[in-house]
Amino acid sequence: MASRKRESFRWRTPVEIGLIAAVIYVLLGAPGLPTWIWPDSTPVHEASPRAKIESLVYPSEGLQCPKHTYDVHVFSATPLIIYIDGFLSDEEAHHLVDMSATKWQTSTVFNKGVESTDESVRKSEKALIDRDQTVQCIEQRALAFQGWPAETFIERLWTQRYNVSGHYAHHYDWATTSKTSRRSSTFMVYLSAECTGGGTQFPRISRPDESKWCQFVECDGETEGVTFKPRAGSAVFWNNFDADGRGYKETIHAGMPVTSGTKIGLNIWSWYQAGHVPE
Ligand SMILES: O=C(O)CCC(=O)C(=O)O
Ligand SMILES: [Fe+2]
Repeated sequence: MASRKRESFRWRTPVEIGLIAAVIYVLLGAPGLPTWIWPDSTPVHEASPRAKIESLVYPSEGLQCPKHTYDVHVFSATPLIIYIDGFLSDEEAHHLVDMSATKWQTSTVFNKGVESTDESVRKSEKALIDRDQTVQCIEQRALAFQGWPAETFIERLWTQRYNVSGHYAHHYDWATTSKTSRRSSTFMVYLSAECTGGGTQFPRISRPDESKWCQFVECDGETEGVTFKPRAGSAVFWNNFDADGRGYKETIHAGMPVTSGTKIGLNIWSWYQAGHVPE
């Protein structure tokens, strides 16, 4: 009896121990590994995936632009995410809202490159903005903010208007990347924020502990990840790609439903296009 008990007991082999350790590591969420290694279970929708070359613009030389007065608050180093308080002046924000007034059209989404409307994914209106001096100064400010990256242009600016229940489901602002061409960064600018709800949420980025962030991010309630508050004139800036051109999975984000009032936003996307020459 005693000898049979001894037979059934044996030490685990190193291979078995390795396998058990690997299972525990995966169950713990693979600490230390970058998130892009892991398959993605969040439903993802494509933003406008390809910038058409003719939509790439560059501010004219010799512009006389007002000095900026914004304050930067670095939220994360990798990926680089910065909350920019007062990126636009009140006058600039009002001007963009006024310019949009006659141009609103239903927002669209892309599915495998095909454009359509789908309110379950994106419910808002958008307006293509003419490029007057104020707008070109904003383009210039956006490029200067990033240190005038080489071969990088601004996509023609679009505003978006969200009324009650307006939203934009989780998506990346990029769908394609190549050695020569990609949407390198995003500024999500809030032009008007007379609303409740409507924050910009990043489910894969955790909310900071320091209470100083509560002026810029939602600190009430148990929301997933971090949600930046819409505050007129302010912007959230982030890089979409690392230095090797690999998309950051952490940049998946959503425009949360507006629960009352109206939110008006502005996309400023920078596009890297190797070999392209500004007009
Ligand atoms: O409205 C927002 O907060 C996000 C909008 C957005 O992600 C987009 O337009 O690509
Ligand atoms: Fe987006």
